[in-house]
Amino acid sequence: MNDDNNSASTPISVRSLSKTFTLHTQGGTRIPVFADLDLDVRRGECVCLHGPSGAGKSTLLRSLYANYKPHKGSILVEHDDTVVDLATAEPWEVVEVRRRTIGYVSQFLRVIPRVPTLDIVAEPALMRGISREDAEAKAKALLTRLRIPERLWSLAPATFSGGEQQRVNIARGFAVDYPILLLDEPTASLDAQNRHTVIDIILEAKARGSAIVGIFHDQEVRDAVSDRLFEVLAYQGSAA
Ligand SMILES: Nc1ncnc2c1ncn2[C@@H]1O[C@H](COP(=O)(O)OP(=O)(O)OP(=O)(O)O)[C@@H](O)[C@H]1O
Repeated sequence: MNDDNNSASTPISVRSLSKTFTLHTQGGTRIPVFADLDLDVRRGECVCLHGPSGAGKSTLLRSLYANYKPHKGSILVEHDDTVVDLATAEPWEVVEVRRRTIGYVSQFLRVIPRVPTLDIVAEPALMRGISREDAEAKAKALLTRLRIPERLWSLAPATFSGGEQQRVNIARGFAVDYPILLLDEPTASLDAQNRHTVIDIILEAKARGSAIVGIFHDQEVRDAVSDRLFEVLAYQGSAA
């Protein structure tokens, strides 16, 4: 996908990004996680975050979704016709970027009590202004593809199995064709058949031009979807 037409477009561009956690409840202890990271992800490209446990892969992914605020650097995101720096964006800008530009699939579904599965999956499309009919049609297609039986669609997923909840989460994450997708181990609890379906769904998003950053511990998934690895190395300097 990295042809000349696409190479001009870099939906996400990270510069000199540094993150240190400060534990205010534990004497202000500082935990430096990463420093001075640069990362560009192009349209149709999938970058796999790689590195040892504790290196900071999840922290980087969450920073890219503006869940964590970096203490230095920038996260430049193409949003509509503008560029937004998520490292310094106002909360309302973050909400807008998440509504239209960046999708995030976490490992675990955040279960909302009493909300039926179909509504959970259709919600991102409705929030984007898509009609209820179209949003539900897309949600049903994804749930069917991910083998969530129709009898479960009207139920809240609190009682679903781990793998069922993860598939509902994936359906929700792909219900909108986001230009940027962040995927945190989307296949961790899935059997082989569903893993292959998720690989196909990720490849289709790439073919549409989505720029994807993900953590894929499963080697089969990593090999199938990643264009390159981005090494996240544990911070080597001092905590000062
Ligand atoms: N909310 C937090 N507050 C304080 N420290 C944190 C927080 N989240 C992560 N850390 C610390 O940051 C470091 C990186 O954690 P992170 O979860 O990003 O690593 P990872 O590379 O994703 O690891 P794994 O592969 O085991 O999931 C760890 O030392 C962790 O203890």
